[in-house]
Amino acid sequence: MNPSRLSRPRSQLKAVLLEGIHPSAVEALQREGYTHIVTHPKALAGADLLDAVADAHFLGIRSRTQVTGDVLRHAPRLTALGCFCIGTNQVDLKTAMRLGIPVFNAPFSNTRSVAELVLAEIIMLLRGIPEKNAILHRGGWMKSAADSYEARGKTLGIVGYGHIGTQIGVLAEQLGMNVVFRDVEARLPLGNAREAASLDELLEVADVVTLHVPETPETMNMIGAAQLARMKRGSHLVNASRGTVVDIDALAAALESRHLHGAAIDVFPVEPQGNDPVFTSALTRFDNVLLTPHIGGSTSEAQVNIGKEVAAKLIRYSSNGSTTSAVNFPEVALPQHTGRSRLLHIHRNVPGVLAHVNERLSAAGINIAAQYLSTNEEVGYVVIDVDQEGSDPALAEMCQVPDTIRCRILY
Ligand SMILES: NC(=O)C1=CN([C@@H]2O[C@H](COP(=O)(O)OP(=O)(O)OC[C@H]3O[C@@H](n4cnc5c(N)ncnc54)[C@H](O)[C@@H]3O)[C@@H](O)[C@H]2O)C=CC1
Ligand SMILES: O=C(O)C(=O)COP(=O)(O)O
Repeated sequence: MNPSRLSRPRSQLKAVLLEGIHPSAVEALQREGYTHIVTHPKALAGADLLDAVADAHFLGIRSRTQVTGDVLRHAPRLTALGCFCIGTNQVDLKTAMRLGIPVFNAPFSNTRSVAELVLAEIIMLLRGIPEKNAILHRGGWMKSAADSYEARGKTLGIVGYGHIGTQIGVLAEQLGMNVVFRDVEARLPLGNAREAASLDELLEVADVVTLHVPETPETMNMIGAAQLARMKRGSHLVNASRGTVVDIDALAAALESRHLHGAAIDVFPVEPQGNDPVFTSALTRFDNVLLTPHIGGSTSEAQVNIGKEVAAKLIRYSSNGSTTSAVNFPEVALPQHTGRSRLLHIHRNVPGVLAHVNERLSAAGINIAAQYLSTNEEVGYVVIDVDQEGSDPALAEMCQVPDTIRCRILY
């Protein structure tokens, strides 16, 4: 590896920000001297994405850009990847780790936005507003109290009781709803919320079921025909998590038979990408389904904060080496290195690498002022502070160590 490829002054490091990431990210990067920034309003895919990452040191995406192993292997200079959102399922995190690329996200900044949208949808669905609205747009006048209910006293079932699910539970209780939840982890019930004994029990008691789980192999189609059949007749389903969590054809069948009285769906198994904006779904034919184009987290407040938060994480890693809150990487929180040079060494976690690094530096007469190490089962991350005059020879030595994935010097 040629170490100089990864060791550049900030102004020469290129950041590529896709999917209309908020300008707050650009401002934060520029303030810290990262002035070489290319932005794009949409997601990229295929050859366009490969072109965009070919010489990028930082890549910023939201939920749409699919960063596969192949894309990562086409990005030899990529130093860190920022997901300016919560979900990281669109990234091949393991390959990124193996290539020495930490991935950061914004785990909290848009959660309130999703919670507010879902709360509004629960009220709209219980009143049958989507259908009444659609009929009125066509000149009809559906003034009726049939199948129209207050939220007060109804039961909300929350599947995935994490940052979003818990906030929805608290807000729903303010409306007088009873809250039951289900999670794979033990979670502290907030307010009067109650943990259901099983997903089946939750589905059987809830008037509205709302999903807030991540996309994982376990959550794939977790709401299919069998689960929909368990839901109460006349109940509603809300999904603002990931499109793969619900079997859309099964949902369409449950709506067709009027077993479910409505649904609000923000995320879809296939969402239009980049230059392919045509949306099709088996759900578009139902007046009683609220469809939104994956905008659960799309508020000004959330996007400003996400821009700042993820940019700060990229800057911190690039300028200081800290990997705190990386989702795929050994975490190290580092102090400032004023007056010293800091070297980063990412390696495969096999026995003897650290000893080898230290032996080489010692043999070259380079004094180590401070050293920090964190590992996971596959990758080790060593950060070494040396006196400034020793930095170039130290980098050259470290890059020779077998099982090195990346090494670079911070400016
Ligand atoms: N529609 C939109 O614009 C947005 C969608 N999201 C989606 O919402 C998801 C949830 O977000 P947060 O609440 O912030 O995440 P979180 O990580 O705080 O909570 C997720 C919860 O789901 C639980 N869980 C995981 N697998 C489960 C399973 N098989 N069964 C039951 N529970 C399970 C976890 O233990 C955790 O408590 C994100 O992963 C993302 O995919 C997030 C933000 C915006
Ligand atoms: O934060 C998330 O996981 C989301 O789904 C929001 O995605 P977006 O930034 O709106 O593409």
